[in-house]
Amino acid sequence: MRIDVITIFPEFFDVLEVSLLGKARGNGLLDVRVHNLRDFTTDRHRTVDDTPYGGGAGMVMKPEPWGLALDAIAQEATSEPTFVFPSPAGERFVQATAREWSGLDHLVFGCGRYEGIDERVFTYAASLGQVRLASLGDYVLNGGEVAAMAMIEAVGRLVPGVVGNPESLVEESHEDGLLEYPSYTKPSEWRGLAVPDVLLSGHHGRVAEWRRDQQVERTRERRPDLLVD
Ligand SMILES: Nc1cc(-c2cccs2)n[nH]1
Repeated sequence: MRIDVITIFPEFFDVLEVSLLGKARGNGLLDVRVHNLRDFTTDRHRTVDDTPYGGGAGMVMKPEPWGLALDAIAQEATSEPTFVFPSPAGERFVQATAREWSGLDHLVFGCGRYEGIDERVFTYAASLGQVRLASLGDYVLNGGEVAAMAMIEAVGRLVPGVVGNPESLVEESHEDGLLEYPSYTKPSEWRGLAVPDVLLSGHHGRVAEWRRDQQVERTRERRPDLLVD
């Protein structure tokens, strides 16, 4: 999978060099390219924003640099990209979204700052590929970079071969619509706290039943919204 990121803070994504995704980049599973939006400006001050038409506080990101950045990426794309713009006004990004996107060939993340990006950028992007405005949750960040990083990690780890043991991707929170069960490891007793006996029983059927019960109980307690049909 190829992933492009357009941002005015390219160094923010240096962290993708390390960790799991760094290894996936090294072995060619993920091709991540970060672009500085200011490299697509044409004025001496490398201006990326201006005051909003219609008035109001804050600044809006100018369309021209975005247009040049999107064109540069689209021109060298080998398949139709999906453009993702993190936004508090976007569709909810959930595990199903991550799974859907992990099957795509080319994702381009456009990270907005300030009060947002000129709306015509999204219209123009739609002439180059699929466009998705995606929200991490109902809260406002200062920019799209944190959201893009989270989405890149959630999607990247699902790309076949990125995670060593694909089995570990199955029993995760939200994969089966429920929160994951509690986990324990040695020692069997720690600071007076014991591991549930069933997990020491060696009875796989009972362990599976206990884990499922824990998932349902935790989901009912913490995320009843996930249980409605
Ligand atoms: N979920 C979410 C996304 C965002 C932003 C994206 C770009 C600027 S602010 N805030 N909250």
